[in-house]
Amino acid sequence: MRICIFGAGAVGSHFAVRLARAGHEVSCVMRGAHLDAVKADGLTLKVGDTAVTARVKASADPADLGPQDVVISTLKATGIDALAAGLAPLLHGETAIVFAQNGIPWWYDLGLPQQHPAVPDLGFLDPGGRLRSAVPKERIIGGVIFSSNEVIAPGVVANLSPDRNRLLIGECDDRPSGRIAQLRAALNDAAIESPEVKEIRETIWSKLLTNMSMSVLCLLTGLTARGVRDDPAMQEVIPRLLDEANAIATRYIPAVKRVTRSGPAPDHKPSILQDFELGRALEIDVLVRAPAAFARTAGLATPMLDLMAALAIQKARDKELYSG
Ligand SMILES: NC(=O)C1=CN([C@@H]2O[C@H](COP(=O)(O)OP(=O)(O)OC[C@H]3O[C@@H](n4cnc5c(N)ncnc54)[C@H](OP(=O)(O)O)[C@@H]3O)[C@@H](O)[C@H]2O)C=CC1
Ligand SMILES: CC(C)(CO)C(=O)C(=O)O
Repeated sequence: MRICIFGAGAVGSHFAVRLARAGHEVSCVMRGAHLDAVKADGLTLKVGDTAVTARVKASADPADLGPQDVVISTLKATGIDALAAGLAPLLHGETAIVFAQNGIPWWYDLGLPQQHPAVPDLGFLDPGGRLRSAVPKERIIGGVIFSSNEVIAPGVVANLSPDRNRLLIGECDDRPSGRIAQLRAALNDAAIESPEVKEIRETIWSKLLTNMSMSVLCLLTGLTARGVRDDPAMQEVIPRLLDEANAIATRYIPAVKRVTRSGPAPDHKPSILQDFELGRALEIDVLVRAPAAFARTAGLATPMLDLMAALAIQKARDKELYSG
């Protein structure tokens, strides 16, 4: 397949190497020193002590890459606008676009199944409606990532979760489709697990439960997930946060499953904390503001999450990493 990874940073570079090594024609939209290094030396994936390199076509300009069978956006939600601007040259009549990201995606209300309760106005996730204009509903595939990665040097990505690398995908209206079956098979063959998904919004919320509670706590404390979990002062806080998050999710998707991990929590910093430390815009809208909007629409009181949201927003604004 011709697969373009749009915004190949931490997650996208990892997926690009695996898909290229599985034989797909992979290209990457990337920029800066990372792009220069990939052009010179290829894209390297490190897992523990092993490193593998793939040669991929890479450019900051999508027009250099040509039409694709699938575009996988691994842009941060804060930079998703770049996709609206750069998408056209990557498309042919059947090109599908996977939006792989954390949090509530901009397209959440498109293809909404009948049984799903009414959702809040999510216009703030797509200011000016640019994505809505650029991406017809028929092209949209939802994507949820379970995989921890970090770009550790230009051209080099480290995968920090060797036992858990997943990209779950589903049509925005949950219909079974040939293209989902084909892409899922390609991902599985490339050692990116992609089990079947019945309701893409169930998968979105089940991942979001962790991000809107644990990741935000990590942001506020500066600790890794393990640091937060092992802190005696947090023992009573974490279950209460998760209960509030779960109350929102189950109001919209009654069958939502909490993702529970066995063993110790991962000892690395979630991407929102990495972003804060690196002075990059924070995904506050999709991880904090959108779930709060769902809570208000459902008439739910979520005092712990509200306090965390206020503190996270203040922290982000202080460093000029959030302007919403
Ligand atoms: N990192 C992780 O382990 C995990 C991340 N996620 C989620 O996955 C999504 C992607 O995260 P992550 O991979 O960490 O993000 P990154 O910031 O590492 O990757 C996005 C990449 O896109 C590049 N980019 C942005 N705009 C453009 C543009 N106009 N042209 C070319 N390149 C561009 C960025 O470059 P630049 O750096 O120059 O801005 C960056 O390299 C997020 O929603 C995140 O929450 C989910 C699970 C784990
Ligand atoms: C769950 C977690 C923390 C995995 O790394 C994540 O989604 C992130 O880093 O944003």
